[in-house]
Amino acid sequence: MIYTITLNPSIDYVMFTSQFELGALNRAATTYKFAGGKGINVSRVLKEHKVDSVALGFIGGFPGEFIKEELKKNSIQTDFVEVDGDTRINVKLKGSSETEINASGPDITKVQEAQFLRQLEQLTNEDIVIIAGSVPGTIDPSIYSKIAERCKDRNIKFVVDAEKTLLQSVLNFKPEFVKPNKVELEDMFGEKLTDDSAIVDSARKLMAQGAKMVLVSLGGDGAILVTQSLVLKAEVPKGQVINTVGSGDSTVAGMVAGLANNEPLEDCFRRAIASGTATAFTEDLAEQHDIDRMLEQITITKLLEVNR
Ligand SMILES: Nc1ncnc2c1ncn2[C@@H]1O[C@H](COP(=O)(O)OP(=O)(O)O)[C@@H](O)[C@H]1O
Ligand SMILES: O=P(O)(O)OC[C@H]1O[C@](O)(COP(=O)(O)O)[C@@H](O)[C@@H]1O
Repeated sequence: MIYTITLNPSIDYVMFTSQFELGALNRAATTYKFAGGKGINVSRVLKEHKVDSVALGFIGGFPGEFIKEELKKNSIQTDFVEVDGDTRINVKLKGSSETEINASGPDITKVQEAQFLRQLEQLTNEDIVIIAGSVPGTIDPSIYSKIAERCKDRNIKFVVDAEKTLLQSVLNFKPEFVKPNKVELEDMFGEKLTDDSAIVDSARKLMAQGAKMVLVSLGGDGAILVTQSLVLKAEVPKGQVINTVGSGDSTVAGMVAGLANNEPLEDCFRRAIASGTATAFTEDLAEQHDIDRMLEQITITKLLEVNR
């Protein structure tokens, strides 16, 4: 089974306005509420690829009920640890540009944290774990390495999509792949990455620290996948960008779906990028038909192949 871990789920409250002015009264033309948070988005897009998963993490209050209900409607299994506070509501403003305000999340007690970690003891080496997104303020960030350590000890393949320190804390446990975006990669190494070769060099540094593969997402410029023997670049079509929230998570889901179905690596990568771009071109996360249509429009180029 595939398990997605969202320590800090959210309702994503997306507000479309024709214009947005800071410090003024703005009115939204259309609003949406989506069940979000990185791992949850991965579970939702995996479902579009006909891949089942169980969503784990902490959930609470009325936003938590909404999220559970939405996932149930989509036949996505959940096994959340219930907490007393309200799961956060993240605001996504869509004017002429995109602005996001992500909240910090509810308090989690030590008992609840221990309850969550105990759940991981049931997992076996046939499972795949995706750990993604921020950690609620009351949990120590070392929870990421605790999860990764448990996966490594049990020979469980795991994938990580998280910011700087969280990502760095799991590399020595050898994640199957990690998915930084370009800004996160720049942030990690404290330098601007001005061309593909600089991006590949930084990705290789993450591999030297333990990551088996690195998928660097580049927004509208596509993505680069770096493995021990291969560097692939994906280009995406130009289209009307509607809402990029969840694009990165969709990318992770596409890659995991391909890997879980033992597809050739290039096909996994194409599925990943088609999923991310299809999401950028829709209000909510991409649906299967959006992804299928996009698959044909992704161009993959081999930048390097090392024959061993
Ligand atoms: N403006 C865009 N046009 C087309 N595809 C996009 C756009 N923004 C994002 N994507 C797709 O979504 C993927 C992930 O986007 P990115 O912004 O890099 O990740 P994250 O959401 O993690 O910051 C990209 O690799 C690309 O496939
Ligand atoms: O846990 P974080 O880092 O605050 O991110 C949570 C937010 O990221 C999302 O998962 C979207 O992430 P991406 O746009 O990177 O795919 C939203 O659903 C959610 O509001």
